[in-house]
Amino acid sequence: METTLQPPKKIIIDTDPGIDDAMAIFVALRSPEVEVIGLTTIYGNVCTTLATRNALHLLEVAGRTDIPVAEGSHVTITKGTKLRRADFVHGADGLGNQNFPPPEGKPIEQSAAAFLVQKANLYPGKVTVVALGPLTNIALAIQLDPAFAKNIGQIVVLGGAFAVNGSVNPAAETNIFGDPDAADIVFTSGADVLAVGINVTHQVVLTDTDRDKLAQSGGKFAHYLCKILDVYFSYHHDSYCMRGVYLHDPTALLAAVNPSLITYTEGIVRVQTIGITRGLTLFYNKQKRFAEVTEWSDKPSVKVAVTVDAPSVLKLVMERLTNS
Ligand SMILES: O=c1[nH]cnc2c1ncn2[C@@H]1O[C@H](CO)[C@@H](O)[C@H]1O
Repeated sequence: METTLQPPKKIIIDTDPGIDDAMAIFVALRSPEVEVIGLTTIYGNVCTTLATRNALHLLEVAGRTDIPVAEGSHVTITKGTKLRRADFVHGADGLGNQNFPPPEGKPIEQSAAAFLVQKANLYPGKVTVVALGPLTNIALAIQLDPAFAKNIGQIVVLGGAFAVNGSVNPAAETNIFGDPDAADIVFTSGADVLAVGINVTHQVVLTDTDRDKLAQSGGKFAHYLCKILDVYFSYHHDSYCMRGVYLHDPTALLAAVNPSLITYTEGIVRVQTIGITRGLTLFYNKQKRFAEVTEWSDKPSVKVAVTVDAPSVLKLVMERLTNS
């Protein structure tokens, strides 16, 4: 990756750790191009309380307890409490059923949404949010501060299934399905949004051979991740018949670190919030001018990732985790 003389990009990772979240957080902490100024937590792979616990735990493993953790919402933007968990993907504890001891640290008093608003105001245009779970906290920040969408530098969303099947069901990708109303608020907010969907992240696979290399590397993060990766490998084997795992979260993180790893197109994204296609992300490429006003008319455009340099992403993940 090119070295630049610019100061590192400030990023906040909104996360539901999560095995691939743990990978993304570790890669971020080993990326000189970015400075992680906080983690905010959200339900998704686990409940929000467990996500906070895991975020604090991962920072303790990394020796980075200087980074604040702000706890996010326990309910969806419409106050929904029937949240879908994914213990079959990440283990009941979210980190491969390893029964790690509880963290010593505590989250800060501020809520995730308040933290996001404060940092966006403090460094206008300079903060990138990498959103790795359902988008409730980001939507709450938009509602809390009408200037948030303009003040935040970029929101990189790991989510959506653009012109491919979903991961929860044929229509919906997991994170968008987690809070479709929040996702629609974020996509139509006018912020600089880059969506990295599973149409892209499914191209980036860590194989069992790569896992063996991580195990043999002696890197601290690599060693930790090899302990928790088993559950994630089993899930991919059972669900997709593959001997490898998709690197969803690390791919989105690296797209934020180095945008030249992906290509994207621009258009308007709306999210279906009801019915059997709840959580569907529908991209309008603006090629046709419709005769009638539609639900996409006059909405701001967002960026949607189309291709990824998968070998480079995998190489960076491996390098940064083995040199840790
Ligand atoms: O089948 C699934 N159910 C729940 N979560 C999943 C599933 N497959 C992947 N992920 C998780 O959802 C995010 C990307 O869509 C990733 O965080 C991934 O670990």
